[in-house]
Amino acid sequence: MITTLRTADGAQVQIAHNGAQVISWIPANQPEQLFLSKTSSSDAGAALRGGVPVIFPQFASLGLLPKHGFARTQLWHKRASDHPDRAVFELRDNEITRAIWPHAFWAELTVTLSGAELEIELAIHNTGNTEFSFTCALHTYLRVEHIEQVRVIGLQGTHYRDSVIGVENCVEMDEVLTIHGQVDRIYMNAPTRLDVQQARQRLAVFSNGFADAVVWNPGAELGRTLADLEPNGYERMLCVEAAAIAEPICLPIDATWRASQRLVVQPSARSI
Ligand SMILES: O=P(O)(O)OC[C@H]1O[C@H](O)[C@H](O)[C@@H](O)[C@@H]1O
Repeated sequence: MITTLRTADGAQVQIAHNGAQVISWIPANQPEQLFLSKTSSSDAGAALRGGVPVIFPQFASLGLLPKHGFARTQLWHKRASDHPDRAVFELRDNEITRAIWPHAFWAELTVTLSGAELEIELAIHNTGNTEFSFTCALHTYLRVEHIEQVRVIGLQGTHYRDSVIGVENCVEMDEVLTIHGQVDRIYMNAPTRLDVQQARQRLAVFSNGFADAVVWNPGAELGRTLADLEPNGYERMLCVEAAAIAEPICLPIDATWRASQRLVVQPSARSI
């Protein structure tokens, strides 16, 4: 099932209830901003390759749980919203989640749309009687014209883990990051604003409450091995993810954690 929100000025966002996964975002008078692979798996229990998968309670294989946890493959429940430009989804622990991760929780994903902006907020609440910790991410697949022409600005001086070669504590030297081949990095304590520049637009990626940022592109070789990535799909996508990985979030009983990612598009290279 898919929920579509539209604003009066023509912006549109689509969210699949499976995974509470945003799968399309078309700002007012702008082209589609999110990548969604044409060969995504439609199998029940599989996440779509693209949009914004919600990663919880474990990022990647950095822990004992299945890769990227379970939130992206669970069916979320859409709540009634008091705002036409906002959709709210929730997921509570159930038999499947407890078999993987023995904690009682409630997760809420709020998607808010306005003319040139999309905001996605993830909230996690501990409803159990022991504290727990988790890692998580909004695994945003940006759609790009061509990966080799994309410029990511804002990471210079930030420490990162290079997950391709498994090396910790690298430092980003470049003022402008360009992508050539496989890139898989966790930038720790990343700036709250990154800019993704292309010939015809600039996208500002703001994060609030997520300490880390992940930049991922599989490159040609790994891309070919991903059955659900369309041929040469790596050329048309770049993941810029808002994440909490390096310092897992520790949530006491009855506490709530919230963090968000906000995307703002501008047609030219003007600053926002
Ligand atoms: O193929 P998936 O399970 O969706 O994971 C896709 C990618 O997600 C993140 O960006 C990780 O940093 C990558 O290491 C991983 O390959």
